[in-house]
Amino acid sequence: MAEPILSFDQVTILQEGVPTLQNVSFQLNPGDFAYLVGKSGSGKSTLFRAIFSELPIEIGMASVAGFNLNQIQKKEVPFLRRKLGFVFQDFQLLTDRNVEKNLSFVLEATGHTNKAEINTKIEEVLAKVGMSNAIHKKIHKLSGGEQQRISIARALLNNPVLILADEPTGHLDPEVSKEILMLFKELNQQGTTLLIASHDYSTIRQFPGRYFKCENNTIQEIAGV
Ligand SMILES: Nc1ncnc2c1ncn2[C@@H]1O[C@H](COP(=O)(O)OP(=O)(O)OP(=O)(O)O)[C@@H](O)[C@H]1O
Repeated sequence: MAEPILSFDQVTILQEGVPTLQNVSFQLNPGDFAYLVGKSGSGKSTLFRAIFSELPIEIGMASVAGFNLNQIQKKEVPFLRRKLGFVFQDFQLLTDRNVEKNLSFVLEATGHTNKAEINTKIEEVLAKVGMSNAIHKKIHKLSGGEQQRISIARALLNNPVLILADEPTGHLDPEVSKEILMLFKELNQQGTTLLIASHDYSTIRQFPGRYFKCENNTIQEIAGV
């Protein structure tokens, strides 16, 4: 069996000295398609912040993408984050720039300088999300669903070992939400591992995966939602 991409073993996460999540133990394996569900305030964002090392792990053992979160140095954190892809509810794109600029910006910020390579990479990720024709369009001219596709393309740029999506359909109507989940499934079938925080149960039920529930200050794997 391949090494897990994420492994939490009896982890407690403190925020301002108060345990927000306690005794969390779970693993994600390469190729998993996993959901994180739970009410607002149950700790989904807290878990994500721990995964990308914004919150320290002081109790229990945790590793993500080959980094030991108990011992990670501040200077290593950007390298951990480069192995992760992030997708947000509100897309977090540069709305007054075009698609190409939104994507080249990320590659340039992570040390890519070869223009031909940058272009190839951009074409590749846009093809994956079905948005090749939008390369020169300004973000604010795109629909919500199209903007979310661009944000997924951005998340794919550095070939992440894990995509973390935080309420990715929160601002989308049911039909478009379904299309976004369908895209996630396709990417998963091509080998991408995903952890999707969502309370959009009617959509996620149509695209089954593993389910982890945040409840009572901890996280448990459940059979379905
Ligand atoms: N900076 C902080 N300091 C102390 N407690 C915090 C902090 N941020 C969040 N919390 C608490 O941690 C708990 C979990 O919050 P979290 O934001 O992780 O929930 P969530 O499931 O992501 O909710 P939502 O879906 O509304 O974002 C809440 O009780 C919240 O009040």
